[in-house]
Amino acid sequence: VATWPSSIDELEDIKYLNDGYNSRGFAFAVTPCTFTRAPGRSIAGGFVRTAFHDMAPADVAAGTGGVDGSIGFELQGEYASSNGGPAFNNTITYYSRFFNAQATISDLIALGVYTAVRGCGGPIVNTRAGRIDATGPGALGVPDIRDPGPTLQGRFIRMGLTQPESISIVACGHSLGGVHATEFPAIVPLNSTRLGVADFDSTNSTYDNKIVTEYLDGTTKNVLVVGPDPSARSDLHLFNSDQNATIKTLADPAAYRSTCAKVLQKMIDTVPSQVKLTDAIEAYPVKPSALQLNVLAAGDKLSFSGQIRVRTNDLPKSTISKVEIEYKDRDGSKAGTISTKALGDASGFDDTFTFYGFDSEISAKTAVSSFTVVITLTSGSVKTFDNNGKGFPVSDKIFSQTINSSLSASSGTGVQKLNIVAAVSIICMSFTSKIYTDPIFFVIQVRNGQSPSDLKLTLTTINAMSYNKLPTVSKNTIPLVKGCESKYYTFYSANADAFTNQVNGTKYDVSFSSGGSTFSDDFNSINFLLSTAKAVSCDGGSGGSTTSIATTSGSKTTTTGWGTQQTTTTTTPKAGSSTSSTTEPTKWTTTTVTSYTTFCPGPTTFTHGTKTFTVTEATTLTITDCPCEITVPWKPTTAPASVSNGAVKPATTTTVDSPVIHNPAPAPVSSSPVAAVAPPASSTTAVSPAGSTTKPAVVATFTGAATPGKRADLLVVGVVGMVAYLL
Ligand code: HEM
Repeated sequence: VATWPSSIDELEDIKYLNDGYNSRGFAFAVTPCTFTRAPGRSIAGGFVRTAFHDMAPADVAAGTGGVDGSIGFELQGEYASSNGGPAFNNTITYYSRFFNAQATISDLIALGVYTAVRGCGGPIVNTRAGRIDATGPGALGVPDIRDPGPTLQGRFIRMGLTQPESISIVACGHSLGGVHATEFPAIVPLNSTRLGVADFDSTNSTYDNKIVTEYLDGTTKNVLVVGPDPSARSDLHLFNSDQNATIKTLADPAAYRSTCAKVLQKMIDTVPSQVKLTDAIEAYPVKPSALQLNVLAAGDKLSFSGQIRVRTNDLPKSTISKVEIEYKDRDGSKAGTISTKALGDASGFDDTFTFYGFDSEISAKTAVSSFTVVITLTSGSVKTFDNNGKGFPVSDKIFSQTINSSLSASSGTGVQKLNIVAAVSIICMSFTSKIYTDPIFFVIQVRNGQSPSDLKLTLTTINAMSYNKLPTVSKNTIPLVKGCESKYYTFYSANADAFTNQVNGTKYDVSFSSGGSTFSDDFNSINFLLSTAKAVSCDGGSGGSTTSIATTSGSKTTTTGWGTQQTTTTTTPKAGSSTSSTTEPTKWTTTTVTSYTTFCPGPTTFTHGTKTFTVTEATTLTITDCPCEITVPWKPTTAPASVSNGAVKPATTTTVDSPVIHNPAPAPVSSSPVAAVAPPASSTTAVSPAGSTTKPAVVATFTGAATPGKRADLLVVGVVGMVAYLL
């Protein structure tokens, strides 16, 4: 079974959640198998035939064609004679309701074969994922009922099928449905049948081998065997092409089922050579869903909620006494146990599930990195599910803050306002430092790549399919704008317009890059968002970018937040000051603090002089050897529109960009600078890009944990002064 999360997750849900709680309903159209959209039009038959006609033009030797959804572009013009009738468009239209960036039409075509065959009582056809949808029509090449024998055989060889496989695949396909008078009046005369269709066998809505046994015992009414036009008897020509040797082997029902499972899988696994299919989609024994973190008001806590789907085939619900989550904090240390309660049951063709829900509060400081699911049985025995040894990961570095995100109600204009708030874990910067002596003077600089960059909201919308055209997805990227800081998280937000007719399929991701990696919270639905959301709460922020500072030049204000005690003055910068590389800001605010605290949410290393310090887990760093001055550029500005709704701060207050911390003393007196010294105070060029959320780094006292042995080193680092450049 796959390790969660994986690229199969969406398809796995669609495949297995047929009925009940959280059901996806994909099998609805073939449940029961007799379901028809119009009299005589087998939906299940349409699913299976669509897959064959999509695959049939494949040229396996050339690596082209196969199940790629190109059938969606092959309903007109030169393709119309091969792909006539309503079944193809109806099938793809049905699949398009399940289509999204993680469920391509071509993968749904493959899944449709499993669903139709199993839904009609046939064997399980393994399905894999990873198919890529075509963007236009492919080659011609579907076999025709009037193809001469060698032509027919040539086509199957091109598809990569041996003679026995070609015979089997037709016998396995023609168990369902039949031939329609409207499309084939020459072999099924109009009004010659009750529903306008000549069924292939006497059980056209049951997936069984009657197609074979009736052929062999001479009772068949299959018009492709005994129809009025001898030149249009393709089933007969194929079946007896090896003197009925292969078809006779399929008279045994078990042999029929196992052969069909194999050959139908071969059909749907025929894909263009550039496609890499996943392993077979199998039901997870335990699968998380709807995991959600939210920073709560005071900033100290995160709400952590979600659902755990337990497959109850081997673990009947009645034998389960409790399902618990044992989670680890951001450093991977065991942090606590969360209880769940049963929410509801779901089922697939062969599988049963129960969903267990949880909603808890955890520390925002130490957060969560992964969990295992512990199931206690009524017998007292305990089973732990650890996701193939990896634990179920939870990304706490960035997540959609859904309690503050919104999608305005549909207003009839066709457009709804979307506001997404993302919470980004404050990242302890890694920095280099240079010691001068007499006085000791640190130059601290954010190391490139260590601070979050490329913060963005990615909206994936679905462009609806039309006749002879597949649906597609469009991705739209919107920068996330920095809002305020909570204690351990910085809020960002972005606004977008969502078209009402696209709301259902629209998914969004929030992401950032840092240190060469990308962190994201993906594939969230917008249609579950509140129409009006609560404002974000920035209580508990430790002195971040939107700290409100008095704006009167020269005024002195005592505030809290930066340190235990502070005075703030606002001055106009001198010419040649550190704003040289930017046009803004026009003023500086200097705050004197008696201590400075920052939080490192995860492991990092930094060098101080010749010493390297290693932070191994979430740690609060505090500079105690102050007074220290923190200088921040400031400019009056409006809060980002997306959070101005009373959320972050009033529009008229001051937004303070990232701070510069420096020693109140003038430039270092000492000599002996080393070559790799960080830039002096007059330059801001070698700093992290605007929009960085990295908080000021400080060399300080650990109040959390560091590598044993290193901690002592760190404790003796007295911070007399420092310069940090942060934009
Ligand atoms: C020599 C190859 C084949 C030929 C010439 C052929 C021909 C046909 C024809 C003429 C129909 C009637 C379509 C209609 O009237 O709507 C039909 C139906 C069907 N075919 Fe084939 N077929 C071939 C192979 C296959 C294969 C390999 C499969 C699947 C594995 C398949 C699955 C079906 C199904 C399920 C139907 C019923 C569709 C319905 O009831 O709407 N066929 N086929």
